[in-house]
Amino acid sequence: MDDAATAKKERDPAWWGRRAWSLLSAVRARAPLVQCITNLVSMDIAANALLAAGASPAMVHSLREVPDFTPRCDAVYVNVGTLSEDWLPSMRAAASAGRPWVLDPVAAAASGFRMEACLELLALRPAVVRGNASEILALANRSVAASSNFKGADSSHESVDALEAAKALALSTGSVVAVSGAVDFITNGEQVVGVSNGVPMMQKITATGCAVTALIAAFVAIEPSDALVAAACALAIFGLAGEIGMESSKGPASLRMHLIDTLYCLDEETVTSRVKLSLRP
Ligand SMILES: Nc1ncnc2c1ncn2[C@@H]1O[C@H](COP(=O)(O)OP(=O)(O)O)[C@@H](O)[C@H]1O
Ligand SMILES: Cc1ncsc1CCOP(=O)(O)O
Ligand SMILES: [Mg+2]
Repeated sequence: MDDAATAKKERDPAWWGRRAWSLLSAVRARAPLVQCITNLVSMDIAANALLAAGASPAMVHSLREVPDFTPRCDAVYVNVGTLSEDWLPSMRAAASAGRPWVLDPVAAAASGFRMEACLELLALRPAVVRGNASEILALANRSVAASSNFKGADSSHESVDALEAAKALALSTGSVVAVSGAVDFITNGEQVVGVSNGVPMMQKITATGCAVTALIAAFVAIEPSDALVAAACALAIFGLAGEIGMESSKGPASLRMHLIDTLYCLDEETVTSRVKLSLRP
C-alpha cells in the first residue's frame, strides 16, 4: 500500500473523531494564549469563541507591544476585516515574530490596498489562511473585485468553486488553505479534507468566519506541525457547535449565544460521533 492509501485507511471517521476530541481537550487543558489582531466587528465573538473552547484570547494591537507580548503567545491571529494603514505594521510585526500564525483575508478583493496587504502578509507564511470562497478565489487570482456580484465580507461563491484555487494557493504559498462554506475544504495543495458540519444560519451572524479562524489559531497552537489536521478539526468543532446550537435557536441572535454555549459544553461522545470530516480523493 502506498503512503496516500495508508493515510486514507488510517484517517477513517473514527480517527477524525478521536483527533478532533484530543485537540479540543488539549486546548481546554493548555489554554493557549492567542494574540488577535482582528477587526472591530469580530472582537467580541472571536474572544468569546476562544474562551468557550478553553483558549486565552488577547486583543493586542499596538506595534509597540509586539516585541514584549507576541513572543510569549502560543499563536497569532491576523484578520484584515477593518484594515487601516495604522494597523498594518502591527500585523506585519506580529506575523514575523516566530510564532505559528493564521490569516483571515476578509473581503480581500475590496480594494488594491487590501489585496496588497493580504498578499504581503501571505508572503510571511501563515500556517493557515482561512477565507470564504470569494476571498480565496480573489487571493489565488490576485484580483480586486470588478464584478457586480461582489459582496464585501460575504461570499458570492460556493466553497467548491474555490477548491482548485485553494490547492493552487496552498502550493504557491506553502500555507494550508481553508475555504469555508456549506462544506469546508482544507488543503495543503496535495491532500484535501472536507468538513460537512455547520448550518446555513451561521452565515447570518456577523464574524462567524472570523471566530472560526480564531479557533483555528488555537488548534494550530496545540498542533503546529500538522496545520491541515488542526484547521480541519477546528472547523468541524465550530460547525458542530453551530449544528447543535441551532437545535435551540430561533434565529441568528440566539444561535450566536447557543453556538458559544455548545462550544463550551461539547463532550467526547458528541464530538467523536458527530464530527463529519473526510479525506477527499
Ligand atoms: N451553507 C452553510 N452550511 C453550513 N455551514 C456553513 C454554511 N456557510 C457557512 N458555514 C459555516 O459558517 C462558518 C463561517 O463560514 P463563512 O460564512 O463561509 O465565512 P465568512 O463569515 O468569512 O464569510 C464556518 O464554520 C462554515 O463552515
Ligand atoms: C461585516 C464586516 N465588515 C468588516 S469586517 C466584518 C466582519 C466580517 O466577518 P466574517 O468574515 O466572519 O463574515
Ligand atoms: Mg470572513
